[in-house]
Amino acid sequence: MLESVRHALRMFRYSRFLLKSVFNTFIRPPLLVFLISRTQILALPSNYALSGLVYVLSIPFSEIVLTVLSSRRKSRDRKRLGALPVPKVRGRRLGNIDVLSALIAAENSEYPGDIFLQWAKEYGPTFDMNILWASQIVTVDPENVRYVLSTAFTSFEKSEKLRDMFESFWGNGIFTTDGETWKRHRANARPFFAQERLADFTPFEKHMNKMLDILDKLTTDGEPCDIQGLFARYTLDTATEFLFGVSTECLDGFLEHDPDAPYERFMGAFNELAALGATRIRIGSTWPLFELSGDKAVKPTRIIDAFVEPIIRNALRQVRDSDAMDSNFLEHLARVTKDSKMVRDESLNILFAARDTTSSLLTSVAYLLMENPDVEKKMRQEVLDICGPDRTPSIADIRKMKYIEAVLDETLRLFPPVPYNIRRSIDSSALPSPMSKLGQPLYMPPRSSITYAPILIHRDPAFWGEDAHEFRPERWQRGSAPMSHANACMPFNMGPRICLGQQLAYIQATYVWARLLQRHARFERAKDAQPPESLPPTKEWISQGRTGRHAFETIWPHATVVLSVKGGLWVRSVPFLFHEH
Ligand code: HEM
Repeated sequence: MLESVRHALRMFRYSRFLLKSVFNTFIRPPLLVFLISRTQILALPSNYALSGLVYVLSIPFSEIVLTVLSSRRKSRDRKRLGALPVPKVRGRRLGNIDVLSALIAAENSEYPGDIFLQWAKEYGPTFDMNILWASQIVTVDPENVRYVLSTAFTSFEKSEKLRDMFESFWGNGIFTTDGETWKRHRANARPFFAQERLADFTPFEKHMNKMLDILDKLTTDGEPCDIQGLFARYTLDTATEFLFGVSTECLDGFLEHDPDAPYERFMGAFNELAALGATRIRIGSTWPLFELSGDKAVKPTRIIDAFVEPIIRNALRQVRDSDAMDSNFLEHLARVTKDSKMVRDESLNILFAARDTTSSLLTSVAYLLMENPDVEKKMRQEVLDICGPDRTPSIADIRKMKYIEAVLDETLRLFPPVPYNIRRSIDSSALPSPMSKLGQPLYMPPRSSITYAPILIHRDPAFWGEDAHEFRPERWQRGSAPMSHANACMPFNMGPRICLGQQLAYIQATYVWARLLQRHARFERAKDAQPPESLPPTKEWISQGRTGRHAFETIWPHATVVLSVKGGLWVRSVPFLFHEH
């Protein structure tokens, strides 16, 4: 009961966006007609049907007047800034509804980014989807991305809208807040990512050994394995160990699935919330309309809280005064604040930022190594040269593994775990837009969204050369940047909100792949186990003249908030016997 009241209040609070637009669009104009008709300025026809018609027509009339006024205001503002309008996508239906439908359909049926690429070709690298007459700008121009994330950082934000989509489960932490609150979160979290801590592999070791044992068993039995699912469990176990000092131990359920085990419930809830976040982002401001029967986050959030709350209470009770390095993020936060809600939100925000991204990187490396066995061989050779077939790599070893670093750079380029991102403008401004052929900056209206697409910028031959779509780690080894534009690579974002876990992600991915390659000679695709509907429609793409990776991609990448492989990545591994080397 209490929960329902809380939910209704929360929905009402969020729905103020919706309520305001419903009031302004459908209620305000007839209300004005009514009030004016009470004065003697306007006399309504005495016929009920005709006066009813006046009330109804006041709605589109007011929309037209407001749109004209707003467009004049923006036009004056645009001229003041010396900018041109962003080219608009010309849909065939009123309000570009068909553009919205195409966008939603593309998520499940197209290669990621194709639809944006098509519009970028037609309208230029920065264009406006103009859905329901609201500016929704998209850019594949790295100079504009730099402007939004760095140069004009304070004119753009994640925004109240994004927070409201996530607040009921991730709360308010570093990932969702803006302004001074975000600065405080960042200042609190940053010291924890110091170099010394990253040198300690204790949180990974136990889970890595478990993962190796699982693979050994599957290899002996000749069984296939969804390595994406395996990495998802490993990264949840290590991230919870690293953040809370207590692991979810999800790997325990990889071989013998017990749906009632606490770790399965935690992982299920976590995955449900990640998917819900992606859906809410896709639906946009109207998401509460799709959850009228109840906030879908409540149940999974309860499961997550049942796991983290006792751990947080314990951490806050046992704050240590010594200067010894904190062994996990909770210990670190507990020294900074006694506010348990803040500790909960902050640690869950970081868990959310860390887990799926790292798992996506590990999975994409697996895929690209299976497609490029020569690279896999070189990578193994580097590991064997530096630490042999048995020794666990130290941080010093990892820093020497330059070829693996190049493999990670190249993987993050082709398959950035965060393929698209979005910001909202606070004020109007002029996007520099050097790639646009219009020769002048483009007008960024206030309170509008701008989406940028690292996955497309990272594969653009204009910055990476004719072989932009090929996997060539060597391009990172030349000793100079492999791209012609300094900002054409942004897997970890850029500017003041650059990823805090970047170093940790590189270290962890190197460590995992070094250990896997010490034990396994080869990973091979288990296409017999891959769900048929998850295979890419390559022939169709070729017949449609699509260029890029379409012709040779053997997985179907799926881009929501984080990039993944449709249907999992099914593999079999061949053990590595050192004496055979
Ligand atoms: C391959 C792995 C990873 C990738 C590609 C990645 C990428 C990103 C990106 C693109 C953002 C910017 C999001 C935005 O502002 O919209 C971000 C933010 C962030 N990441 Fe990562 N991340 C990775 C791993 C990690 C890990 C392992 C951690 C921590 C343990 C982490 C912690 C964070 C935090 C705290 C932020 C928020 C920074 C802020 O807003 O100030 N990330 N990451």
